[in-house]
Amino acid sequence: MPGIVVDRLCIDFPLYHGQSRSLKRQVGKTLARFAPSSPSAHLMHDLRERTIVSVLREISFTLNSGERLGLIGSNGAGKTTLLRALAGIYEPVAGRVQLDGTMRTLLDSSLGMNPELTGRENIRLKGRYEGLSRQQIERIEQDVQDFAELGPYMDMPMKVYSAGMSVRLAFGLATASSPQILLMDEWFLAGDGVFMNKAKARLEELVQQAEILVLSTHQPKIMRQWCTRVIWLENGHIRMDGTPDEVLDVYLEEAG
Ligand SMILES: Nc1ncnc2c1ncn2[C@@H]1O[C@H](COP(=O)(O)OP(=O)(O)OP(=O)(O)O)[C@@H](O)[C@H]1O
Repeated sequence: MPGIVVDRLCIDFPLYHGQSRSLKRQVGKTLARFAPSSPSAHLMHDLRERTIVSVLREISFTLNSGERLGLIGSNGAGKTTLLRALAGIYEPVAGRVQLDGTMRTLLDSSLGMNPELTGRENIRLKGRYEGLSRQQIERIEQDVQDFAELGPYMDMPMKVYSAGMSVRLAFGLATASSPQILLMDEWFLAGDGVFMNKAKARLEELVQQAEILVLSTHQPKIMRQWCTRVIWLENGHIRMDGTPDEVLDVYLEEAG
């Protein structure tokens, strides 16, 4: 059974900056005028006197099959960092993350594509990397080709694609097969127009098929529609964890 366990997870980033100590002093001075929970609380020194941004602190939760979690919080609260930690992109400085099940991420538009290769070659490479059979790769190739509607560009290097073309291909590929665990950032809900309507329909299908969803978005409507649970992050802590209605009602009231 797929599942996610996050246990006292902490994520820090060292600030590699020649002036990082004076940077901290400067930022601290500026932000001290704002609320005590302002982001200045994130900045601290480690044992070697380097400035550290402490982004996630002691985050714990468990997700079981069937749970669809929405992450909400103001800019800089730590939502993307948490998604990246779940995806294994960031290593915890303390605590642990355990994921059981096949996982796919829809976190940024590039999705690890090689610009020197054609769209088709990128699809094949990714398929082989994921250990798929030839038939599976051929099926995905056809599916992406139909979805992205790139015509002859499918066989041209991606470096000659327009930004929109790259998005079509990357999105089509990322949503071509359904994982047990789907990690998704708001970026994939942005945009409008004909392509986005088509993309949303495809995304909805994928979300319905995934056994566990973790979605970061600033759109409460989407959250109430897609999620069974919401975690509100505030300055790297869990402020509230409950049903979408419970959390969003308080969150939206506070946001004014
Ligand atoms: N690589 C990094 N190095 C230093 N600080 C970082 C790094 N990545 C993120 N941060 C900091 O971590 C904090 C949380 O960032 P994160 O992107 O997770 O927030 P978020 O909740 O997703 O925000 P938003 O809603 O604006 O996307 C921010 O203060 C950000 O500046």
